[in-house]
Amino acid sequence: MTSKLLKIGFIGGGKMAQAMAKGFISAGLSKGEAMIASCHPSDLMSHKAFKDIGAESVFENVPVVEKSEVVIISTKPSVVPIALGDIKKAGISADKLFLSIAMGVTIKQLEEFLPRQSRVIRVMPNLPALIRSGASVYVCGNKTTENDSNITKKLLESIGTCDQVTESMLDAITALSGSGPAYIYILIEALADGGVKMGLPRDLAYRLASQTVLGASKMVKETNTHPAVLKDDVTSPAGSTAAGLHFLEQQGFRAAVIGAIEVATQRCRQISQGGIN
Ligand SMILES: NC(=O)C1=CN([C@@H]2O[C@H](COP(=O)(O)OP(=O)(O)OC[C@H]3O[C@@H](n4cnc5c(N)ncnc54)[C@H](O)[C@@H]3O)[C@@H](O)[C@H]2O)C=CC1
Ligand SMILES: O=C(O)[C@@H]1CCC=N1
Repeated sequence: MTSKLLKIGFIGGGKMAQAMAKGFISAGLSKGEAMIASCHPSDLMSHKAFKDIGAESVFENVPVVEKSEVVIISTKPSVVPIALGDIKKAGISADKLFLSIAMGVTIKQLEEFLPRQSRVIRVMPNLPALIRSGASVYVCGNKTTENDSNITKKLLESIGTCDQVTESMLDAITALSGSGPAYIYILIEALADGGVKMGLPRDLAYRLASQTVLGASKMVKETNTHPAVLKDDVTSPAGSTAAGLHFLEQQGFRAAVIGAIEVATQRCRQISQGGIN
């Protein structure tokens, strides 16, 4: 990548597009003025969000492709064929790098929706990209170059971790790290609700719950110790943690989390295999 600002376009300027755009800006990799996003005309919130960061915000998809070097496809899966249909119909030069973050939409499907010369990479980011703490993966399509892969890696590494994977892993990854923040937000909410039930003030309960998740997560990453060993370190003989863990096991906590990943993966597969709706 050259030192000049990369022109980044977003087809679909919703929650995840905004998180990535703000992450790229805070990483110093781009600026609002080098970005353009399209939204549905009814989506004035997203329209305003891109304007607020100094980007161009439009209600058509063709200018996004025309004005960008890298185009991020960030609509709902069911909207992808419609939005990319706009580009194909316009007959414009789409000799660009397209990064699709759409859940379940395969490289083969994307290549069919786009003009023939387009190069496609599938990416699965997650929402903490906003604060450059995301977990992203990417899969290169057949038409992409080494430079395309390098640009993608540089973009994704600027907003968190980045791994290159195979497309067969993407549905499970979407279920784990793509959706994962939502499960953790529920966990934080539930931890805090438990604290409040036992008499803690709400703000303290949220502060303790979120810091506990952050600290526990950092220990797994930074000590390189198996989570089961760390769990044992917390669990004193005849103590409170053992009592809490027993209750969680009785309620099927692990099974519920494992099952969530399984059904979320299946939902992605419905999109990949059974058509997009
Ligand atoms: N929200 C998340 O944490 C993550 C989302 N994703 C993927 O990102 C994509 C978008 O998800 P969200 O941002 O959550 O949804 P969202 O609903 O916030 O954003 C969708 C955007 O598409 C726009 N849109 C609708 N019709 C359009 C059209 N015809 N042309 C152009 N834009 C159009 C809407 O105005 C909206 O800005 C999905 O495919 C999802 O699978 C991937 C990883 C994480
Ligand atoms: O819920 C969804 O469909 C998207 C994919 C991963 C996170 N959000």
